[in-house]
Amino acid sequence: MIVIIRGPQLEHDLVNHGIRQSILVEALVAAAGFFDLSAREKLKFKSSDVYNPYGTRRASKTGLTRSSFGGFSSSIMHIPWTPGSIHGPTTRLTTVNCYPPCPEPNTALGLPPHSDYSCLTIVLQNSTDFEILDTEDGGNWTVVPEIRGTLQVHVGDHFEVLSNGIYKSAVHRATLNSESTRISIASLHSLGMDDKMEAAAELVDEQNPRRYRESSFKDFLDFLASDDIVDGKRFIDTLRA
Ligand SMILES: O=C(O)CCC(=O)C(=O)O
Ligand SMILES: [Fe+2]
Repeated sequence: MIVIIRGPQLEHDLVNHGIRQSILVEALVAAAGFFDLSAREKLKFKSSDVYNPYGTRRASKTGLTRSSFGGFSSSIMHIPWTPGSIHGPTTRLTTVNCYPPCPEPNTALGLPPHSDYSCLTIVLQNSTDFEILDTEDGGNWTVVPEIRGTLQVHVGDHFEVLSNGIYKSAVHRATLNSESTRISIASLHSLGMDDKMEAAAELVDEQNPRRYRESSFKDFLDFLASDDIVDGKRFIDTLRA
């Protein structure tokens, strides 16, 4: 897989990923099949453990309606950085999300605004309703289109830290629609669980001091266990130097 990020764009459509269309479709169908199980069956998997989560969220204050499950795996990440580079085993957190149709989509959200604590997040979705905040454009929400065969890539907090703030992590949210169930599979790619991410040394000097404290993915999970993204808190805000 090759991801080339040329400028601080909000989101990137990845087409050269090499994954067959039939596999992308099968992944979405399998995910939908899980959420179609009876509530009783799904309850067997219920877990609020941030390391192995499954749950349904219905918060009346924000009207959130999302069911999701997630799991960790490991892969190799290579980020050619100029100068310097990152290469090594990573943590990959995959969340599979289901947003049922909502009779009043304008009064509720699927997932509140947040940024991901990842280097890069790759999203596969079966419909639109995924929006990214365009801070340059007066804070407007931009809808990410669902384009057959593409994966969407956006920058996470880890990349903002690595670039010492040159790249900003994408604040995004999931909206709802009244017609159909939306399924998404988001893959958050980060360094190893205990590896500390910090700004690339080449990007730090007297004019550009280190803007963030170092932290690991595990530090983020500990934050998540005590602070809920529903409250609008961002882990990266706790890292600013
Ligand atoms: O449902 C989506 O497309 C977004 C999911 C997401 O932002 C996340 O799991 O962090
Ligand atoms: Fe996210």
